Amino acid sequence: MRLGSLVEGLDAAMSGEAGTSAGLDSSVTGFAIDNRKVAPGTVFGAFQGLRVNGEDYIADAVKAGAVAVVARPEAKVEGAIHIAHANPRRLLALMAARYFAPFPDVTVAVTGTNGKTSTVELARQLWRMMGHKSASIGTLGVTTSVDQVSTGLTTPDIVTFLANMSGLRREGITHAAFEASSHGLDQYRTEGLPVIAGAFTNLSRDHLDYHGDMESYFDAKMRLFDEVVSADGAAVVWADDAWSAKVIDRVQARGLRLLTVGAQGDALRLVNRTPTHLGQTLEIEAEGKLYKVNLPLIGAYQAANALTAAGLVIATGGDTAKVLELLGRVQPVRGRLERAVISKAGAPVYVDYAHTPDGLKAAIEALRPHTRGKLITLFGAGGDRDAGKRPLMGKVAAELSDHVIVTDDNPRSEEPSAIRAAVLAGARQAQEIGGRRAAIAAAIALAGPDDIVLLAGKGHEQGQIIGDRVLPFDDVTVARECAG
Ligand SMILES: CC(=O)N[C@H]1[C@@H](OP(=O)(O)OP(=O)(O)OC[C@H]2O[C@@H](n3ccc(=O)[nH]c3=O)[C@H](O)[C@@H]2O)O[C@H](CO)[C@@H](O)[C@@H]1O[C@H](C)C(=O)N[C@@H](C)C(=O)N[C@H](CCC(=O)O)C(=O)O
Ligand SMILES: Nc1ncnc2c1ncn2[C@@H]1O[C@H](COP(=O)(O)OP(=O)(O)OP(=O)(O)O)[C@@H](O)[C@H]1O
Ligand SMILES: N[C@H](CCC[C@H](N)C(=O)O)C(=O)O
Ligand SMILES: [Mg+2]
Repeated sequence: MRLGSLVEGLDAAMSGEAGTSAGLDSSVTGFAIDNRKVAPGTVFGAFQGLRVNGEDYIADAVKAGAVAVVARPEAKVEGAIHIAHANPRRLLALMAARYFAPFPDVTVAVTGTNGKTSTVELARQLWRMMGHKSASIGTLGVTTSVDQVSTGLTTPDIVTFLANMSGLRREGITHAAFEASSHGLDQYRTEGLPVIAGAFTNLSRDHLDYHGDMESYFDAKMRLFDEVVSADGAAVVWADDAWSAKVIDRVQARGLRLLTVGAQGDALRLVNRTPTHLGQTLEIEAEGKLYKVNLPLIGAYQAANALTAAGLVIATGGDTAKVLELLGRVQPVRGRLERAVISKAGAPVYVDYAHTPDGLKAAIEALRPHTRGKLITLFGAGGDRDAGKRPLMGKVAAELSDHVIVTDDNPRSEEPSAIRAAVLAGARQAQEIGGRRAAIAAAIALAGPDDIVLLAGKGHEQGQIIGDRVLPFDDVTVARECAG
């Protein structure tokens, strides 16, 4: 592909060879945002990061064969074409999207503090049951009905993201749902391609180490509706969150088609919700009719994600009655209220990915109606992440559980006992057991036949990150080993 066709019509200033026909005729062979991935013919995006300044690697990228560099006007580029823009991340996304097109015809995105993975996964399942070839991209990796490949991050970098989307299209995928994390939105990691609908799940405390305060965190998420979703696209908004009204204002200001879902929703109104032994019965009002759905997943939060996923499928052309009927047949989402084992004493042990105060509350409340005896909650907080959420997680767990065990969850570069102390500051009565395996064993040993054990924070994760080492660790496997 010629460089000229990748920049034509985009608002970018070019220097070096660019003004000449030779420059615009240069053949582009790929994109990279890391100089170590540059090959001859690559367009290199030089971004200022939190850790290092990508502009410091421009000379190395040129040496490796970069044909052009997308960077701020003040960056120094010699020996390649400088494509200058005040926001190089955004410009690179637009150019790379032209390079990697085409993409799946129907692409939707989900943002929110909690529920993104569950919602994209449930949307993928609904599409599949409707006969579409579908995929999701997010924390669980790139998932299709036949494959799951991990990318390491919830929202991979822009080049990986667009290359994956393009690859899915080549495999025949027509429908794709992806997670738009606040980091990803802030860093323009998931855009450039047409996104025909976006969804909002909820907003609560997380990632303030990165965003500073809740308003900035909210603004980062709102880029999905302000800029990423196509101007003629739709927004599906969970209506029962404290931030929902503000989201709706933004959506309406942009002029997107709005579908609200939840007890306060209009498109899918949740009229009633009754927990059953293996799931819950939902009564949903839509288009003037009342539908009854036997959702095979437990917990109010899973009902919320199921409704948001249904909203996305309906917003992109799905028939309402059919979509609601299919909700009765969805499969559980890996690591989200997953029942790992029943202990020798008879206590069910659940694994859940709750890693915020609000997530813990949602997970505990989901299990409470199923608990006859004690609810035993085990969790920790991640190192090198928002420290302010730690005591709040402790407080929620202590208030809503009958017994709390505070342990480790990816301490990363931090001292595990200091993280536990910060959590314990909000949960003074809690038991402290460093070392997650020993803690899980203790939690299970404590549980009688009427009790329930919740292992929170790691969900599907396959490792415990200690320092810069990732030690194999899977809550489900360890629970089975400790179950007796
Ligand atoms: C805080 C954060 O989001 N950091 C991500 C971000 O880093 P950054 O832009 O600040 O980059 P940097 O490391 O300072 O480097 C600047 C630039 O120089 C380039 N570089 C760097 C070194 C080099 O030798 N050569 C080179 O070219 C880098 O590719 C980059 O473009 O861009 C990098 C490249 O894509 C990511 O690897 C990195 O993720 C780090 C590892 C991370 O831990 N991110 C987490 C917090 C994250 O993003 N999490 C969210 C999930 C949150 C949630 O859903 O709850 C996610 O979407 O996964
Ligand atoms: N709608 C919801 N409301 C409140 N809590 C939720 C909701 N959905 C999920 N949770 C909680 O958050 C946890 C993570 O869910 P999920 O993986 O779907 O969210 P996510 O937004 O993708 O998270 P991440 O930010 O790590 O990518 C769940 O295990 C549950 O404890
Ligand atoms: N996407 C979240 C996942 C947290 C999971 C938890 N196990 C932890 O490591 O804190 C993050 O990167 O903050
Ligand atoms: Mg996720």
